[in-house]
Amino acid sequence: MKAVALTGYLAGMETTTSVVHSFILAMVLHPDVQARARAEINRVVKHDQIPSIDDRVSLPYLSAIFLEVLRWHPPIPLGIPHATTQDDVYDGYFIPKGAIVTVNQWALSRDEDTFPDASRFDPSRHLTIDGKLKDPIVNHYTFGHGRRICPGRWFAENAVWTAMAAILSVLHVDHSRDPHGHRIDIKPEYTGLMAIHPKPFQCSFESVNTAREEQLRAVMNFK
Ligand code: HEM
Repeated sequence: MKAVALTGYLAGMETTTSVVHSFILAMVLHPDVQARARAEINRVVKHDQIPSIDDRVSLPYLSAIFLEVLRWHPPIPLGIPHATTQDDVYDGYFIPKGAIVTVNQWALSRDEDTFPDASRFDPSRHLTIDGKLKDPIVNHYTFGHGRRICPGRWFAENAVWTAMAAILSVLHVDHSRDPHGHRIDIKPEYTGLMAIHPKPFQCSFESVNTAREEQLRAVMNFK
């Protein structure tokens, strides 16, 4: 039991925090996206309540941001290597038994045919013209493929979505300012080997809803 818990912790901790940090980075860099997501939350959720997982179907733009963060910077950009158990032929290529095979998630995320202007952070690419999610069931390649696909993906999805919803419903995320009030610019830089995460960056958080803030603090202090 301890070993299973440790595996879940190790596999889930770095990936999930990477996605949350990328989300905050994206919100600093794209105030228009942040404002649209907060407006959606304020339209759907009572002003003294934090969005819950039940609100998810009514908050497609927030879900689109989640999908776009996964695409923008997949936490494991070169996937997890696997070895073939027998000879195989794929698309005319012979793959011998024992060959190391990995799915290049970074290349998938930058495929211009699927994601035009792929380096741009644009949650709208996951929405239909009338604002619905193109694919309501998250089966993102970021979680791997086949038999060894990430078993924590549903948990991760709910946990990250809930964190994103709580952050945006309570806090305005912005650039930090220097002592003279000038904006401190940041650029998205990543570090790591197999799992990547944003390099530390400066930003500021300002509460925009005291009722929700109190509720969030109460939840965080709950023992
Ligand atoms: C956004 C967060 C996450 C991402 C992007 C992610 C991604 C991945 C990827 C790419 C793999 C390898 C799949 C393959 O081999 O094809 C994997 C495996 C795994 N993940 Fe996740 N993961 C996340 C969160 C979690 C969480 C929260 C847990 C546990 C609670 C978890 C548990 C695992 C385990 C146990 C494996 C190994 C599965 C196996 O080898 O059979 N992951 N994950």
